[in-house]
Amino acid sequence: MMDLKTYGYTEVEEIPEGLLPGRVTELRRERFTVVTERGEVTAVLKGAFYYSMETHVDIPCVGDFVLLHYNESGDSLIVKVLPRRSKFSRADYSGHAAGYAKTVREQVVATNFDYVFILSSLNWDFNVTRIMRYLTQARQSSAQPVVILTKADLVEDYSLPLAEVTQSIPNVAVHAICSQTGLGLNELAHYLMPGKTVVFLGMSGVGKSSLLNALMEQDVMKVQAIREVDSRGRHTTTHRQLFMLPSGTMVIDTPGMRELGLFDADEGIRASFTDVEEWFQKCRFRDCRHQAEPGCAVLVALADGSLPLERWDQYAAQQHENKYVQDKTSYLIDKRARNKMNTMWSKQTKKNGGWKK
Ligand SMILES: Nc1nc2c(ncn2[C@@H]2O[C@H](COP(=O)(O)OP(=O)(O)OP(=O)(O)O)[C@@H](O)[C@H]2O)c(=O)[nH]1
Ligand SMILES: [Zn+2]
Repeated sequence: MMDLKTYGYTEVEEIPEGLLPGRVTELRRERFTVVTERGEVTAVLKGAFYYSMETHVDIPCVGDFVLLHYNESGDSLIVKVLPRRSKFSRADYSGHAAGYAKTVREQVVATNFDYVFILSSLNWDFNVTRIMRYLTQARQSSAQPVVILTKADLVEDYSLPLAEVTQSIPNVAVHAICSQTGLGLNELAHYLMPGKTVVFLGMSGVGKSSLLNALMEQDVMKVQAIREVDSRGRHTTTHRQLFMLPSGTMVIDTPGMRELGLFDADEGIRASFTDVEEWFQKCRFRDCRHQAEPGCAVLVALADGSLPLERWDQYAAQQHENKYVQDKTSYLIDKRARNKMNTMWSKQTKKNGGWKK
């Protein structure tokens, strides 16, 4: 029997008689792959899940610990999602009419990870503000952020950018690596402990797959496409989303993680910029916009240098980004609704034999 602790499971509540705990490693449409003490099983959601939920928040996702009714000869039945110790969400635009723009659903894409590796490449488009934006998201997830500067082989001297990042985010560990030569990978051993789970955040092309392959000591991205014979003898194409490294550490890599935008980042921004927001309480007006208002504490602090201009700029950039994402969200929802209307129109028109001239 496999011990689920190797998958990071810690018993948080007593398991009711007849139920088996497991961890979701893969999600495809409505079907889940779950590792349990009795091995890997496929599972579906108990019907009650669909009726009792208004949001997608409680639908299990990759990384979740769940309780299921084990079924030897077919799909097991997931009856409960256990409490999550960390999570990443993104906005889900599906199923909304224009009038409901404010109720964009939160879709959880990964859970129960210990570290967020924020990847940023050293050679290309190196940008501290972007790293800080990801840091905001990482802090919101409740896991510990670690900054990883990739492709160290492509720059002559990475000590400068390394110092720049370290200075901007004093309490976060920063490492420079190269997935191809293995440089710096030993520094990551500290995080890659058995039973721990890691997620990677970063722009497309920064080297997430390359790092995963290097840590797996094989090309999982290729391995993924190989056809395997499953326990019941049918051929399936495996498409894993939770990888077990040789070190016993797990890496979650879901499509959702790759598309992650800011979702309700207000809270995360607050956590990253308490030093900036502290000044707001000292402004004379409660609705001060910190632009030209009399008695604005921010302007005074900027003028005498107690609030560094750089820091203020970073704050403003993140607020701007967050607002942009929110605006974009309502734009996209409007667009979806418009498209739907258009489709309905054209169907109707076809049914009526086209427009009469
Ligand atoms: N020189 C060098 N190239 C690297 C390194 N890591 C990744 N690359 C290259 O960068 C490109 C992108 O790497 P990927 O690992 O596919 O990046 P990714 O973040 O997974 O990208 P997406 O799948 O689009 O999210 C590839 O051509 C890699 O060979 C590195 O350490 N050094
Ligand atoms: Zn002010």
